[in-house]
Amino acid sequence: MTPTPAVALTIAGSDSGGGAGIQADLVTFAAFEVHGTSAITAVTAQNTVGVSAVVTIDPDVIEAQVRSVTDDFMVRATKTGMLATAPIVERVAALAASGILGPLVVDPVMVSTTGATLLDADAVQAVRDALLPSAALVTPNRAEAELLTGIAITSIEAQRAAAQRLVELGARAALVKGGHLDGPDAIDILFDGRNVVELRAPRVWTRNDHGTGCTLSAAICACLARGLTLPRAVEEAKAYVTRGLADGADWGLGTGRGPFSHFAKGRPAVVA
Ligand SMILES: Nc1ncnc2c1ncn2[C@@H]1O[C@H](COP(=O)(O)OP(=O)(O)OP(=O)(O)O)[C@@H](O)[C@H]1O
Ligand SMILES: Cc1ncc(CO)c(N)n1
Repeated sequence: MTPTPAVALTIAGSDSGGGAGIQADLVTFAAFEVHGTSAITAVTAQNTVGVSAVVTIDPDVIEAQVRSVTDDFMVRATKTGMLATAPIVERVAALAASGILGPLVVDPVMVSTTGATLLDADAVQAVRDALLPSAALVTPNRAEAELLTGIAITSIEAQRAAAQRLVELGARAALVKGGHLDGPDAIDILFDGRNVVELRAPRVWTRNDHGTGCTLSAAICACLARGLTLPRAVEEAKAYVTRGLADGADWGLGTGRGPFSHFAKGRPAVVA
């Protein structure tokens, strides 16, 4: 019999194409043998080519979803994805500050792989001011790190500077992702307030990268839920993403930026 799993919560948007958002998060939680719960912030009509419609959920309904989960389950860790609007960011930040979410991984989703806006312009400041101070980790990609810090990310040194700035802004740790930089390796920089760790993996040449960011933050959240330290959680998550990208590199799902593979053989080597 499988022992009772740890519980993780994702507060994020729905991607009808199943490659990113809530769908990617729940599949990733399952891959790490963590029970996944969810609070949906927005519904997107989305596929591998683009986003054709977005409806945001009332903050009261988002809070009700979160409280239904936290009132009944012991949530060990939470991640946020698409938060869409400033009022939603502020509501989630208040819930996080109240201490009911456990360690919080903030994936500051702003734009989809296909270029659609997933966070209102006036909500960026709310992420910076209200949400970062509750984040155990914030995981921006290149563009998100630039918007949050004002630092142009053109090198590893700039990634380090941005990670340090994000910690100054209140996050306990920052992972500045390098998927959108050039070079033979995909290099992410982790700064936990003391140490800088460089995570490096060979760049996979594929169009199927839809959902890598969501998957990475969900995998980190799952590992934290299982009791891993932050550096180990990030290491395991990065390995999961690299393996999935390679596994699905030749997939032909959709005609655009295809979904990431969660079907790579071999279980994630996670033991708390
Ligand atoms: N082609 C690639 N090969 C290997 N690793 C990659 C590749 N692209 C992205 N990654 C890794 O995937 C993770 C997500 O990084 P990325 O910078 O693409 O985030 P993102 O833009 O938020 O993702 P998304 O495309 O889902 O929005 C990081 O660990 C990054 O290094
Ligand atoms: C719902 C949703 N969340 C996050 C992303 C980021 O990839 C996306 N494309 N869609």
